[in-house]
Amino acid sequence: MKLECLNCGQTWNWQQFIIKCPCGGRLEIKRDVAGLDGERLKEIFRERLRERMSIYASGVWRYKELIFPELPEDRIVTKYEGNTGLYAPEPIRKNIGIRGLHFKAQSENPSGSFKDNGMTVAVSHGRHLGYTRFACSSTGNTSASLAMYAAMGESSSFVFVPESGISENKVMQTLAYGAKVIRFDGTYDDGIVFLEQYAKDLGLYVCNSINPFRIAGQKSIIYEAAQYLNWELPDWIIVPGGALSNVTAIGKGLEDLWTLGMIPKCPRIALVQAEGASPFHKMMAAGAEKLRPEPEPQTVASALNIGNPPSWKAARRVLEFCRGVTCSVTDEEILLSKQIIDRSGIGCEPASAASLAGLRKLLAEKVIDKDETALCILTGNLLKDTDVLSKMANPGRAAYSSLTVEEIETLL
Ligand SMILES: Cc1ncc(COP(=O)(O)O)c(C=O)c1O
Ligand SMILES: N[C@@H](CCOP(=O)(O)O)C(=O)O
Repeated sequence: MKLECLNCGQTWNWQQFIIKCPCGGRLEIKRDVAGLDGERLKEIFRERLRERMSIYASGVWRYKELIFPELPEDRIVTKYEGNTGLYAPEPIRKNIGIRGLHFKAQSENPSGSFKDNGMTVAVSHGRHLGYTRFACSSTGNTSASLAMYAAMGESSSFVFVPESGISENKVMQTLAYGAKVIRFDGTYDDGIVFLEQYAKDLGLYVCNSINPFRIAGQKSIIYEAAQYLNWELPDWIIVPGGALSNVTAIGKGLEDLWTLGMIPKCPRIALVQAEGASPFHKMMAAGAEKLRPEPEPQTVASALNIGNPPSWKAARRVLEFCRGVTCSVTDEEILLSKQIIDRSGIGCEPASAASLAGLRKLLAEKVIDKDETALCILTGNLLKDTDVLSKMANPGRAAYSSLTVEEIETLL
């Protein structure tokens, strides 16, 4: 395994932490999986599904050979992340009129979002290198996940969180795990710029998705979905996008499975952004060469409030590999889809619902055919954003003094 600059191609070994190439390019993990035996790996992964307490009970480290084989087992900080539900809600499938539909609920991770799949790998790598101070810029999920793993690894965490436009529940969760939270006037993107500039001097190991070990861990989301589906994935994987780490990771994961002959057919990816924070979709739709950052991203799906997605180049490459498409959806479409997912009993935070909203749109536009099958990635838990829940809720109320059976009946 080595780290390679996406821009100039310079390489480094993995035993050091470099946040950005001196040329300004992002780093990517390069690893040739072609020498591995896909069929043998399937057997190993099947065996490990029976594990309960070892690191292989984790739905990330079960796939260690494809993620970070070099890391010694005793350096791993895990909360048995992954192992999340795969659901096929029939009422939603019928309602949107598609042949097959699954949801992969990364919202069921220990800190409540897909970030845990990547964070266990980044924090383990950082600790292996001897770091004890971990940092990130965050709209709240990355920070909560980082704070949880840093605490599990007996280390400290420092997180930069925008003053407004995010869910306070996530900040409370981050604080509860013991992180030092620094609020600032700006966006997630400003926090990234700060960390790129000062993290090294401050001795901080950065756990944002500009760290390629985060991406490596998030590949497990698609490995696990494939394993649960007996290595036959649906035609489409639908992914909400902000910083574009997840779409990059899922694309790379698909590339691994395809290269190793572990899946008979490589699915296509549909990347869905919120309309008010959709610089990547705009670039792709215009066929433009470069991404033009959105200085004031604005969406009800606060986790997607990102105007300058760090992984856009890597995301474009994986979309090319799997013939991906992009689209954007409005806040209203996101909230309607959230209501559908919540009422199915699965539940999710607004950003996750962008996946179903995107699927509905792409079906209406006939980009996706109703005879095809799809898997929507649900990225965050329903309880992550109770402000949005309060706005959507319409609770029946009765005064305690008049709590009679007759009155309750009128509320049913
Ligand atoms: C719940 C949730 N969904 C989706 C996203 C978007 O994922 P990405 O930034 O990897 O594109 C994020 C955060 O980034 C998130 O917290
Ligand atoms: N929604 C994210 C923002 C992107 O963070 P990153 O981990 O991809 O850098 C958050 O929860 O902060």
